[in-house]
Amino acid sequence: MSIIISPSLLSANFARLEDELKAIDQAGAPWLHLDVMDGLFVPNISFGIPVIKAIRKVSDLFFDCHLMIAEPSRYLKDFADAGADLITVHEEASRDVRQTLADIKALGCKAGLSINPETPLSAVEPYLTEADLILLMSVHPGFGGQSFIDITFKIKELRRLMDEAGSKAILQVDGGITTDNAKAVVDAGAKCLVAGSAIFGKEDRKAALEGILAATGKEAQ
Ligand SMILES: O=C(CO)[C@@H](O)[C@H](O)COP(=O)(O)O
Ligand SMILES: [Fe+2]
Repeated sequence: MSIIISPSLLSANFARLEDELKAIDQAGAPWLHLDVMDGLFVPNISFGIPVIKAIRKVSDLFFDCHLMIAEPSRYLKDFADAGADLITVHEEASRDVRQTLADIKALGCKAGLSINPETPLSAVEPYLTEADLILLMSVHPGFGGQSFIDITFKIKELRRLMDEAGSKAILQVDGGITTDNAKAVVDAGAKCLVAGSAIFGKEDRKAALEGILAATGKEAQ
């Protein structure tokens, strides 16, 4: 199975976003993870629609938008218009998950569903065949650079549930990914790894990305 690394822009140098995007592109990453925070669902505010719209003009990367915002259904069209390719919403933040996933797809985007480390898998189980991606958080959402919470068992269990349901969704894991834990996370069943500080926190972004991929022992998609 090939692996997707999705570098999280949250840990990039915001004063040099275009250069950062080029570095990620040259490093061979196909995706860019965009963490949107509203200061309500999570205790932090990051960036939003105008920034995504601006960087869309200078990047062809697949925009993997992770919305950590309360009731994301209010802004789906804005994110789609700004250039999102994938919109992932939190189960904990959405009143009507099924409708929200359907609305994202109707806008022409891939639809993702995420849960926090303490949220049980039963929260995503009803949507395994409707979502294009299931995101398991391995840190409490809100900040980059936190330590990985060992959710290996949860990843394995989700993989089993997805296979059982015939789900073709991408299993993504986000938070605290490093060369030390990337293999365990992939071996447990993850297909896509988000990495922020482990890539943008290093001088050589390409070497950092390749190091994470090499640690998994898998090919890049
Ligand atoms: O969604 C989040 C945090 O809420 C993540 O996407 C982080 O931005 C990943 O950063 P690292 O943990 O890899 O530094
Ligand atoms: Fe994220």
